[in-house]
Amino acid sequence: MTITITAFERSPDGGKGLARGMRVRWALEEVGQPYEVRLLSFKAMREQGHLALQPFGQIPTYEEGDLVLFETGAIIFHIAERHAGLLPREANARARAIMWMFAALSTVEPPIVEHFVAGFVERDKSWHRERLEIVDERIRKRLGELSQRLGEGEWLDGAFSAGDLLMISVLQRIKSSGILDEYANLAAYVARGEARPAYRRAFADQLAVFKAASN
Ligand SMILES: N[C@@H](CCC(=O)N[C@@H](CSCc1ccc([N+](=O)[O-])cc1)C(=O)NCC(=O)O)C(=O)O
Repeated sequence: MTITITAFERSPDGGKGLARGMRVRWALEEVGQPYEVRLLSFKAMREQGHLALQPFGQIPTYEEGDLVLFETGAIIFHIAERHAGLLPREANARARAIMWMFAALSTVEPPIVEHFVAGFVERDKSWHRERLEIVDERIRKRLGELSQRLGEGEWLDGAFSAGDLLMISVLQRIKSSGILDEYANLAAYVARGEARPAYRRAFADQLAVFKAASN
């Protein structure tokens, strides 16, 4: 059955692959599953047709036959459950890879999202700089702990998994701030993920969408 995901018609990240649809593209490329993309404008994301799929008016969504999913982590877990390549078969290793999926989204990503919220909607507040410094220290705490745990490891726990896909995607968003480069092993970890053929195919496809929308 055809897999259809939704993505930004014109991503605000300028084709840098930082929006969450890229994570689903990457996962589908890792497991070798073809997919269609329904591109949505911000207006379309607020219309009933999309809200019926995604009550919060966001992307990505995932449709396959009569299954409709939203929430990037759940979509990637579904893909990893149905197709080999993103979760180990051995039960304990699989459980640890799923643990890292949650760690990426629930422990490492929140302060990084806060950094961008501060940058987008709080820039004109008198306390903006002070709050951003507090948020950035929270990011550094988590990245320091992750850096310590990863050490010289290639991936977080044995073979590349959906946990690495999500963790690398989360870390990519903080690259532009310069904070990621304070942790050499994490910067190298992200670069390893970006060098994967599946990542490069997904990145090229989302960049082509942005370029087409910009013409
Ligand atoms: N928890 C949901 C969150 C989905 C989500 O945040 N979607 C965003 C796009 S990815 C988040 C994002 C947006 C932009 C950039 N960027 O760099 O420009 C990066 C990431 C969205 O639809 N936003 C529109 C809206 O909320 O109205 C999930 O993980 O699927």
